[in-house]
Amino acid sequence: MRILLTGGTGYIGSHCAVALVEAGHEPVLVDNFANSKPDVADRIGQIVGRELTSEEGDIRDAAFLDAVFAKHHFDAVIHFAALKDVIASVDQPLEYYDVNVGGLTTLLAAMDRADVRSIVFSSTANIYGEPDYVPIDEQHPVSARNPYGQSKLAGERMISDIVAADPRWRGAILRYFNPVGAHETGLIGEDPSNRPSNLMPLVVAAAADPERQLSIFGTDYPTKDGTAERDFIHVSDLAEAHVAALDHLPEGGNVSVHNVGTGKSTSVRMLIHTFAMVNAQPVQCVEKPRREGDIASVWSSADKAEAELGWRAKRDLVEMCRDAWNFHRRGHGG
Ligand SMILES: NC(=O)c1ccc[n+]([C@@H]2O[C@H](COP(=O)([O-])OP(=O)(O)OC[C@H]3O[C@@H](n4cnc5c(N)ncnc54)[C@H](O)[C@@H]3O)[C@@H](O)[C@H]2O)c1
Ligand SMILES: O=c1ccn([C@@H]2O[C@H](COP(=O)(O)OP(=O)(O)O[C@H]3O[C@H](CO)[C@H](O)[C@H](O)[C@H]3O)[C@@H](O)[C@H]2O)c(=O)[nH]1
Repeated sequence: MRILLTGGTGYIGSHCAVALVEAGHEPVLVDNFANSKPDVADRIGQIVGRELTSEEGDIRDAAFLDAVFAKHHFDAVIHFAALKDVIASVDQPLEYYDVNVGGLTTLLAAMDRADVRSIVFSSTANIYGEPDYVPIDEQHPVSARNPYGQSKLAGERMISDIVAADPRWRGAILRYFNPVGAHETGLIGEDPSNRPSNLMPLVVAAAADPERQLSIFGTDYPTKDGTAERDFIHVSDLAEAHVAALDHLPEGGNVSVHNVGTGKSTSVRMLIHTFAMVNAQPVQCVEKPRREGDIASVWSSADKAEAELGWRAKRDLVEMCRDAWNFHRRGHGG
């Protein structure tokens, strides 16, 4: 299939491009480089052994999208392009709604004009809020607590409404847990400067600079070691879930919803310890109070994705930590 990847040079989009080529699909990358660099397309090309098509432009630009759809004959769209910083979304809600909701509306309208009505949508476990129970399954109530989460929930609902109104549409919604790591070649990954508040990039930064201390936010959580627990998932596993979702798009007029996590929880301390052991790199830490708004413990039920998409995460915490550090050492990871 020929697939349009919006946000295709971003962190998850770039890994998805690799997974799609490996599965025999033909991705075309669209990005405005708001949070990525054009040379990512070349690095994806190095991994897969051939050049990829990349188009520079904004998903809010209808004329640009019409031109892209006219030039390539797509079978489906995987929509990654969005703004994703929760804290920034509280300060700049208009910008977040403009890109994440307005951009999606413009994209869906362009798809309709081009007769391309299959979409895979990047959603987030953020919309589950404070869990009522763990592991979180797809039936868990949703309650977005910030403009970023609201924008993703709005995206899910917009797609569901459009698909319900017209049986020519098909949608697959993927709710990601905590993506970390990088491609095993170290050629693509996530620039830590793009994710200033997330744990793994800060572990890498602390390992790279002995003068720097990593803050552990909260050591008094009701968890095994007192630190918070998350479902960290290797970005290459997450990428492969998109290939599975494409292969299992629901019948026309339907939307599928799947969590994309490992089904396992890992504590903050466990991640830091594993990183230090695997990479033989000390990480200086300092214990701090809980970070405001943080959840103690959250992880996914991975059963529905396995049963319906035939997908399950294959890579473990050791690989996540090894690949995150390897990306840094190769000189691409800050
Ligand atoms: N990384 C995470 O922790 C995480 C978790 C859950 C969901 N998500 C979602 O997954 C998707 C991909 O996330 P990511 O981590 O790869 O982020 P990213 O910022 O690395 O990638 C997004 C890409 O979209 C591009 N982009 C932004 N606005 C655009 C616009 N108006 N037009 C065209 N391109 C635009 C950016 O330049 C970037 O390359 C996002 O929708 C995000 O909300 C990410
Ligand atoms: O320097 C740090 C950074 C993080 N943490 C802890 O590590 C855990 C994971 O933090 P992340 O920021 O990596 O991930 P979160 O699950 O807290 O955040 C995720 O969920 C958020 C909403 O809750 C946003 O959606 C965010 O973008 C997404 O990565 C949290 O307990 C956090 O307090 C530290 O101890 N020290």
